[in-house]
Amino acid sequence: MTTVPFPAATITGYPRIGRRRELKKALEAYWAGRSTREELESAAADLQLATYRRLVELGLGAQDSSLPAAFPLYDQVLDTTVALGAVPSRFADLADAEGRLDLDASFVLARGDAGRAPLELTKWFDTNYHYLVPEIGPRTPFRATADRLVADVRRAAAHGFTVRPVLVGPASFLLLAKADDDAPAGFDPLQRLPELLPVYAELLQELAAAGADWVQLEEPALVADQHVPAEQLASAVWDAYTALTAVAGRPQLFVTTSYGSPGPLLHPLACSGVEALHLDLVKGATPAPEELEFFRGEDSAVLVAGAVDGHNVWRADLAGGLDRLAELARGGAQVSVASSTSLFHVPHDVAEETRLDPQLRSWLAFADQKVGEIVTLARGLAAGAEAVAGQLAEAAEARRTRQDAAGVRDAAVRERAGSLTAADIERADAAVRRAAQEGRSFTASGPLPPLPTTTTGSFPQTAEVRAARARHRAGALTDAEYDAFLREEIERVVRLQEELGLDVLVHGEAERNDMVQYFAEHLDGFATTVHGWVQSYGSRCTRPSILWGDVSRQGEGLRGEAFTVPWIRHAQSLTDRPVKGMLTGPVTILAWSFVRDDQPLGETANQVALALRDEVADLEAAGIGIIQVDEPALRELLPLRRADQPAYLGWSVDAFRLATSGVRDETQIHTHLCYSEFGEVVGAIDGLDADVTSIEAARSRMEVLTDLEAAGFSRGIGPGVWDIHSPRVPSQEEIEQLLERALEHVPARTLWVNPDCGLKTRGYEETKASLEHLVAAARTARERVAQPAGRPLIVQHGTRG
Ligand code: MET
Ligand SMILES: [Zn+2]
Repeated sequence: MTTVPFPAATITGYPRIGRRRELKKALEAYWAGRSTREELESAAADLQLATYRRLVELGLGAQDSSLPAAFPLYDQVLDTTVALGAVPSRFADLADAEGRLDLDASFVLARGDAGRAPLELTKWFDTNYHYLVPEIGPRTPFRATADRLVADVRRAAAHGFTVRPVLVGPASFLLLAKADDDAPAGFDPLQRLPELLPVYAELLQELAAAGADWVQLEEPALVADQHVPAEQLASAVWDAYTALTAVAGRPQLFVTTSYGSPGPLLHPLACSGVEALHLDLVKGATPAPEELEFFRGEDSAVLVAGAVDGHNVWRADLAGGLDRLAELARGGAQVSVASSTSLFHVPHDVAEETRLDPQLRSWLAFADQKVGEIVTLARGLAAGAEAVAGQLAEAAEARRTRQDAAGVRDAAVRERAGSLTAADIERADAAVRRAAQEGRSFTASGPLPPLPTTTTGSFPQTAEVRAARARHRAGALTDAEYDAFLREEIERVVRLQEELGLDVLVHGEAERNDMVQYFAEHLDGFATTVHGWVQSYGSRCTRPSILWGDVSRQGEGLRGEAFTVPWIRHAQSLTDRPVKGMLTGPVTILAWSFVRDDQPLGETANQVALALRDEVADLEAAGIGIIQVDEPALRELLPLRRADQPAYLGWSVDAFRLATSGVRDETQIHTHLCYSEFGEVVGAIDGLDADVTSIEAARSRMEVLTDLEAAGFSRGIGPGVWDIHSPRVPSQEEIEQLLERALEHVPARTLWVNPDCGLKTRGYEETKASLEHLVAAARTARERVAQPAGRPLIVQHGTRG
């Protein structure tokens, strides 16, 4: 084994999509058949080399293994699946004679093909990135497939860079996997750990032979509570890493643990013989003095301190960070400096954001600035604070101006948020509300029929809608022209819904580019970027807004001005049927933005909730009787450790209630959560106290209703009956069956009929056909439940049954 020291400064990963989303464009051109595989490969290789050059320019070493070679074309977990040859049984035909998947085959795993659904996408820890879930069974083959990793190392070397290949580590790989379809009940992928280790060993040897001095194994799953007890995990980790460190001819091993603390697993990780161990000092704890013991002494692992936040956009407190690092070094550890997580959660470069307020810009650090901070900290650690005095002072000055800047703290907003009482998050008893709502004529068209039909909000965002928005942004459409365009679009969508016979209509959300960014653009305290794209999954990117100051609606006074009301009022003016008001909830706004780091999230959530409460009140005053507040990200921010979850669920549920509790009993509050694994959050969903909740359920064929029933959920529920994630049109019969299943668990008086999620990404053709079937199926189901033998129904029949 070579013994090249671990670099003093490094990052655990960097944005891979490209400063101008070059990778996205190259991938999508290839998938659309507009470019060849060679063109895709060469675009990807160019990006790798451009990244290395940039990182060296920013101060990382070209030849000291500080450059991570982490360039998945689609997803890092997929790349590890491919490198391990862990081909799921349903994709077995794609493997070549040696059992390997080539690039095209890996895209089939990622995107599916005519006869096969892709691997499941699931969120990556508490972030908005989604990875492809490996499918492992008792017989899933494992076979080292190092060619792409080796090619990356060689290509870099040919240009003068000694890079550090990156793989998901063996424990995390199996913990992130799910049981293959063929696996017997009770099978746990973790059982395959012993068989996986020789494959890792082979990959490591091939990488060492190709010239890699260090290899990075990512073990983020070890910072989350798992389905197996910690002691069992500790011995699995110990066995795995003592086995890998015993491999002859291997590179040195660097294990990372981003997104939290490894807790009891720190000991087996640090003492297994790996040469360097990364700790997330932002989300996780600084090691206690007795834990520092593991890093003392000649042969101990280097402590790679993840001191710079890879998951948020604020400039670091460099002086404070340097003190903490020096303390660790004084404790006897050999310390290197790194990011807390891969930098792919943040955009490339603040310098690109020339339209951002310069003061706000001076407070921010995107990936390139963060590399600079890491390099500064490493120099300070090696040469003393004086050596970097200029940078420390500059960082301190930015933090000081941020603290005192206008808008960061708004006395009136704070006073309002500070004087909230329990009454502000309470509505009347759900049964009282239901009685008030059932007796109500929501509009001139009379009360709602049983099993009312509705959608979750957005209608197809056609090329025309997107073009009009782009032209308005570019100044080619005046405000008045754009406004007129949107009003016509709303009218079209309303007429369509009337023709289809839907009961509760929506305005269609054509004015919203994105369900969070639109709100950020209308609230004080937020800024939006031009190039701030981050990968969400595959080639898909989002551009999170930056929540930097105290939040209230824009406009005069503390309450500011309503911004969704004009659109929804316009829609309501066109029809006798009720139009549902549509808002994005406080937790989702936080989850999909970069949030301020200078106060607890719960406080920020309450400010956003108060602004939404104002909007809800204005909708109600405008005669809107049904208001939906979407919280699709409620589960996303759930802490990785069970012990931390109750506190999170407490403030997040309260924020939703704060936004929605200011209305009269007869105003019906809906919420929408677009997923179906409720497990840990089922109690919270009840706690939201919404009158009606729509959820995803079509793919799982209403399975989720069993959980809700078991939890005693008795409010209105709209389990999705149309899986909107593909262009497939569900038949009327199929929807009838789903509704029949739903009625086995849910009384007719609380059941709603709706799709799984918004229709934004769908085309009109499939939307019309699917909604026709949905309405027809609801009518059939309605007739069935109206039979005298059926359940008692208080609700009168609508006129359009
Ligand atoms: C990701 S949840 C989407 C909810 C939103 N109201 C829509 O229908 O588009
Ligand atoms: Zn949704």
